Amino acid sequence: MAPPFTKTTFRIAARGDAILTNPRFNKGTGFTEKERKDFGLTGRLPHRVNSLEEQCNRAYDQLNARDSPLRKNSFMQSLKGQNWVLYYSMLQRHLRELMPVVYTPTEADAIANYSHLFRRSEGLYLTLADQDTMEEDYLEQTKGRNIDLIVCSDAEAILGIGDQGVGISSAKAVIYTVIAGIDPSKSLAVTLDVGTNNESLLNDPLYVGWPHERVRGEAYDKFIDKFVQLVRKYNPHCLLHFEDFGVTNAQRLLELYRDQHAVFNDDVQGTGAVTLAAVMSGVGVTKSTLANQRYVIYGAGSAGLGIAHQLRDGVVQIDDVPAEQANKQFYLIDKHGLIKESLGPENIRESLRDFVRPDAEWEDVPKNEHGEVSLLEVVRKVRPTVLIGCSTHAGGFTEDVIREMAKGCERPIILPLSNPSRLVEVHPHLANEWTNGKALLATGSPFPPAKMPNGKDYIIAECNNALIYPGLGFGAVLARSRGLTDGMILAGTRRLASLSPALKDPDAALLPDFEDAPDVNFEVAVAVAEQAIAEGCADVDWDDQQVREKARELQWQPIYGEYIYDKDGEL
Ligand SMILES: NC(=O)C1=CN([C@@H]2O[C@H](COP(=O)(O)OP(=O)(O)OC[C@H]3O[C@@H](n4cnc5c(N)ncnc54)[C@H](O)[C@@H]3O)[C@@H](O)[C@H]2O)C=CC1
Ligand SMILES: CC(=O)C(=O)O
Ligand SMILES: [Mg+2]
Repeated sequence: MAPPFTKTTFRIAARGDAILTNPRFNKGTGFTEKERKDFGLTGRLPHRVNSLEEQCNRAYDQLNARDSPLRKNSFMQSLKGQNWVLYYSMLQRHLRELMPVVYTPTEADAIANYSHLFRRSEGLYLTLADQDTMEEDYLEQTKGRNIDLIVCSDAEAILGIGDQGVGISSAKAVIYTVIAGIDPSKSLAVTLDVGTNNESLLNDPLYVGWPHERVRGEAYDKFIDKFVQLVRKYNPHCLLHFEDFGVTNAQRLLELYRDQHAVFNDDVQGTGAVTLAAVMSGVGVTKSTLANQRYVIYGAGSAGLGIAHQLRDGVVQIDDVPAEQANKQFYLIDKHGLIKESLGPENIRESLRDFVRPDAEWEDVPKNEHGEVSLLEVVRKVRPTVLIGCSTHAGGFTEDVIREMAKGCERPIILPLSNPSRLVEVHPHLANEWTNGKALLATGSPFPPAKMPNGKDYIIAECNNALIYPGLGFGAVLARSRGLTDGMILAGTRRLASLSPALKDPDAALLPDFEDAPDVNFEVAVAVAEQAIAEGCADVDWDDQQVREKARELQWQPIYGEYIYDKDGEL
């Protein structure tokens, strides 16, 4: 289902180097003879006019001359700075191959080396030390632009690699474009630099961020609020996406701003949504229900919390179970052990309250070195049917844990979601081996297929929020929704789950392949927009057919438009 390629005409005022150095409009050797004449480019380009296909072939050869994923990532980054159509066209043509290059796992290394790989700036950098000029800086980047989407990050919890000072917003914005078709000229990546506690960055003379300890408390809140209020004032219709904020801020900021603006926290809500879809697919295979599972979630940070809430809400809304009863199906474990009453209110965040286990339940169970109940003991006692990892603890799902789990259920659903790949709680091949091919598996980063006992390949689905957040966001943008409500997220999640290959073949992957992510996210976006309209929070009033048509119309495609020189045109 490729969207129709709509050719666009642009009226452009820039000539010569001004158009060649603008990645939005640059076509390089793709400028036609007429355009070369009209825009003063004849002497600035070699003779031959190339098609986009030829340019992609050349760029692909150049990419493959780079011998490591990180060098490939740098190449793609540089391509993005030169020519958006070529960059996104490359991604579109080689999506499965290039996702791990521009996203997890390689993007983790790129971010960790950001200051050393830095070549050119991207998006908007707002630094706490310079907040007096925040409004001017914001307007400088956004004035006259129709912004649909802002992705911001304070880089405190980048993937599983922690505090990186500056970071991930632009990579996440790229995925919105390549998977959902958000026009890159209508999205903005924002770095919110509030300092860093990463000693190696602070001691690095080449560190490009603000070399100051991470600011917290009131000063942090004021800075974030100043930014959010600017977004509300100047771009009231845009979706504001929060990425990789630390655990003390992620959920808190989401709650704070949810009623004021269309905000979305990807690590909490996006991860919750894609995980619910994977579990729905898993219970489809086992011919069970969400209500009949026992869930163990290892890592009670932003992702763990989002997953617990989304799964619980799934049990409540899909299987019609009262919330109090559904809460009892969940066991959350953090770095010291099971979250239970005796940890005390000072150690249990308010948002985890629903899932605190009573101490009495665990009196007879052996305790670990912290005096708490370990994952293995929880698995022994609870016999979970679903085990989810979002702990950043590489190898946390040991052979004992996996074998113990497999004793308790026929087809355990095991989702080790920590990123990048090296932090995975269990390598999916090992989980497959230790369960004799019975485990239903999905991971946060891509892994090669495992072998089933019958010799067939078992495709390890990628349960990464990138499989759903582009569609959730595009749906909200499409409907010009005042919010991204729980109902909209659930509608998108159910649509994603309904497209799972495992529903047709129990030996197939739990989630659609990333190769199919554009089509899948189109469907997610349609479901989200329909729900926004049904809930009355959309600014449009379309029937279902119109939603589909409008979605197609709004999708940006990486193709060259026709350029007409106009001294009153763009730039
Ligand atoms: N697959 C996906 O779509 C996503 C995956 N993630 C991954 O999940 C991981 C966590 O991310 P966030 O929740 O944002 O980070 P976070 O820092 O908010 O949460 C991590 C939690 O794990 C706990 N933890 C640390 N060591 C542990 C151990 N040994 N045992 C149990 N718990 C332990 C921490 O105390 C913390 O509460 C990261 O690796 C991240 O890449 C996060 C979001 C989406
Ligand atoms: C995928 C993602 O959002 C994370 O690992 O943080
Ligand atoms: Mg994240």
